[in-house]
Amino acid sequence: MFINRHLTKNFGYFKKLGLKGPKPVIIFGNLLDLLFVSKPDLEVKRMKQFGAIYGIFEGSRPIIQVGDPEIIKQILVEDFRMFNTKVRIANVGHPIVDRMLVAVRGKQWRRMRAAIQPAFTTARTRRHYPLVRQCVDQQLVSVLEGYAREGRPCELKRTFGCFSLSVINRSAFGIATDPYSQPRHPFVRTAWPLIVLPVWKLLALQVLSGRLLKAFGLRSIFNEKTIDNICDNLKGVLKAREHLVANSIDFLGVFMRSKLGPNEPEPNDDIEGENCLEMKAKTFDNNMSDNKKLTEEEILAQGFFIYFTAFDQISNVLSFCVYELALNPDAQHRLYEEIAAAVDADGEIGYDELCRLPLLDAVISETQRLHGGPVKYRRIPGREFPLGQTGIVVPKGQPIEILVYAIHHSEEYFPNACQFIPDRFLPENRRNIKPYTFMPFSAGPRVCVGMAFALMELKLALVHVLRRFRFAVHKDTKVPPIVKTHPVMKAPKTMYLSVEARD
Ligand code: HEM
Repeated sequence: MFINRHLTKNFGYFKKLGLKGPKPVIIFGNLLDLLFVSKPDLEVKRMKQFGAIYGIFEGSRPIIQVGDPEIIKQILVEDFRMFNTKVRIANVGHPIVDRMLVAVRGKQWRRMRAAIQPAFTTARTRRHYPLVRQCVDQQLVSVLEGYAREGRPCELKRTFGCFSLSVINRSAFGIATDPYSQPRHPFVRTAWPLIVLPVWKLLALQVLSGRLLKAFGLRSIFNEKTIDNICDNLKGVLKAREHLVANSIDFLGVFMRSKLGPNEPEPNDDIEGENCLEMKAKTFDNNMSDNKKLTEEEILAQGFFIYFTAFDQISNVLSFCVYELALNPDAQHRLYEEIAAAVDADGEIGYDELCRLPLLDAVISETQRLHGGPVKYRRIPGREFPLGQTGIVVPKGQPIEILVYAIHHSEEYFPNACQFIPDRFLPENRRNIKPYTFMPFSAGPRVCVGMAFALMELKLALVHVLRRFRFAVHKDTKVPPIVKTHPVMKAPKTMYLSVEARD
């Protein structure tokens, strides 16, 4: 009786605030719903049912859910200094996961972001362009040629996963890998187990106390053993390169230089550039912190996060994008025509021209709207926070989640929201999209630091793949696609398509 009262004591919390929400159950709160519906679908369903602001329970912990664009602007931009992010899903900490840029807050975040940002300037992204181009040919086009020649269906997540892994190993750590033929390479075999998260583990992380989790060796949504293996690999690279960091263009080289001292300004490091990728890279004042040094553990944490996110998110977007194009042959044909008209006689395209392909940009945006990465962004106010004009004052420390996936699927902002309609993102229509209803890379000062790099990689891969191959639905293609159980992201499980060479 006493235990029951203790475990349900918070359940009247949202009623007092005047907020609706799904009925919680003892111990699990609203987590059990995830056993029956995928996280993305659950978010869409709940926002339809309870409106743009409501409350849920993770175990007995209340979390406010926000899908109102004005309030989102307030949280992500206007009052961003008042908010901490915290991606920690578990009731326990992890020395590496808690030091990732995406997880830190306050002064620590400012210092670390200032140290990391120089790796992602436009000038650097341009220098990575030829490396990514090479990976497209060696890791993607050649593999797809094999599928087309043999008439076998292509599994997209694996194909694009091998490609995105080869790119990030090269661009982040200066390591050339061939994930298809070297599955046992230390920088290849560690990627796949990292993203496997069984439902029991997800529930345990959120329901068990920190003490119990430590006792069972559970500390993160990532596979703990694999985090150790990746960090051991990275330590090896750091050691081998101790005296060789001066000229390397890879991300690790920049992070290592920041360990030695403040980052020197780089020639042509125009954060505020003119073209579209550059505009998207424009975030905030790079010189906001004088002390830009990173500790070795912080370098490892950034290396780990970038390895994971660039491998997983890029391959997810590419898989969903090609999947949607196979389901929508008209859009695929129009995009092919746009690409064919833009490439030169050798089939090549420069960085600036790549940015000027409106349909390509629109297809990526629409894919991200329909299937985009993180389902919600979590923020925690460092002091009391008035929630827009609602009259609700959120107490200090009360987590708030921004319902990005649910907004992307709202009929109010995106008519026929479940359909793939790239034209809504064409330049002439884009102005109809209400600010803060489309945020696949988040928004405000904590916008994804790798956004320009990610867009360059996505576009370059799509141009050369779609120029050479036609994708179509196969008998093994599942519609709608089967997605993984994941607490943070929407990710495809397996996705088969047939692929045919164009010439
Ligand atoms: C399609 C690919 C990608 C998507 C959709 C994406 C999306 C995001 C989102 C939504 C956030 C903010 C999360 C939050 O505030 O809770 C974020 C942060 C971040 N992303 Fe990305 N990302 C992508 C690729 C990349 C790549 C390729 C890199 C690096 C190579 C990268 C590095 C980062 C970092 C370091 C942060 C933390 C920023 C901060 O907190 O200041 N991302 N990303």
